[in-house]
Amino acid sequence: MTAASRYTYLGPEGTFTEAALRTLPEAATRELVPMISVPAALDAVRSGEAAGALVPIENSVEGGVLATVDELASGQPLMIYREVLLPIAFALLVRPGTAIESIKTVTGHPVAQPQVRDWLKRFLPDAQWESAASNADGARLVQEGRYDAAFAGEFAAAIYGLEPLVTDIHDAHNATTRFVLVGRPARPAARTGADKTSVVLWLRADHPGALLDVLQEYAARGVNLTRIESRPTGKGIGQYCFSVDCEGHVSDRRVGEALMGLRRLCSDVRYLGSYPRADHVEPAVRSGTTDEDFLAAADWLTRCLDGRPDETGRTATDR
Ligand SMILES: O=C(O)C(=O)Cc1ccccc1
Repeated sequence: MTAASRYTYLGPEGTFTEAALRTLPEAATRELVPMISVPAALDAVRSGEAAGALVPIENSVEGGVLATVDELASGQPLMIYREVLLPIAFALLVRPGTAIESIKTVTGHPVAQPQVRDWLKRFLPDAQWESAASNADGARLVQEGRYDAAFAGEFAAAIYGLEPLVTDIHDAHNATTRFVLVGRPARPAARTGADKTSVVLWLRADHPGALLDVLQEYAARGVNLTRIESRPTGKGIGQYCFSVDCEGHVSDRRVGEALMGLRRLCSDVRYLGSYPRADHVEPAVRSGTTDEDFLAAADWLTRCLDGRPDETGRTATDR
């Protein structure tokens, strides 16, 4: 297979990321290549060795997966084309024959730890936690004898010759992780009517109400946010950028106008793409913010300039 048909993912084999990737129909015709880290998976796309990469970006317990959020905000630009939601339940994987009383060390991806914290406190209060590069990597390290147990998907047990000692572990009910399929910049995914748009924003200068200014651009156009994260820019204490997801597609007028407002307001805006929502939820579009409303307003302005503002003030919603 060629680079054009290759997708990388946070590996090694047996991660939740791989399970999420395999839910995409196109994965069946791709060469799926596990990588050791999120930056490695994304760099393979940047260098042209792969056409896409699936990486975790957010979970319902702790919010953003910062390695991914930061990686998309820096370096050679990339874009998101798809998202995948996967309900997450962990299994405690051990070498065959291990008794729970003998477990002294446990491992897993750092994002897994807050999802099993209560369980650990209750059943393995004295076990020491060490982070692994991914949940499957933790399973691999247990196979090698480096740790006694790993939190991973139950499906990873067979791959690493382990057995699931306990299954269905999740502190929070309905714990879900969101993954994104990332590629090199090109035209955004087609609008479906149930889409999301992601950007990274750098403010011109820190000032009172800077975040309010950003929010205002969305709020004034009736655009709902689904995630907002402030991340240090690395340029000094107190210097932050914002990583923001909102409902809607860049081709929806209200979203396009909000992005133009942000472009005027901010020193830099990185457009990370518009893509179909995995849950297919369509936005509730507030009256006065439909495409027709924006077009009618632009039309009215043209008529004002032409000296014939005959339908002044009436929007498509009013008619
Ligand atoms: O994909 C994996 O297995 C990972 O290590 C990332 C992760 C961590 C926690 C929940 C879902 C995905």
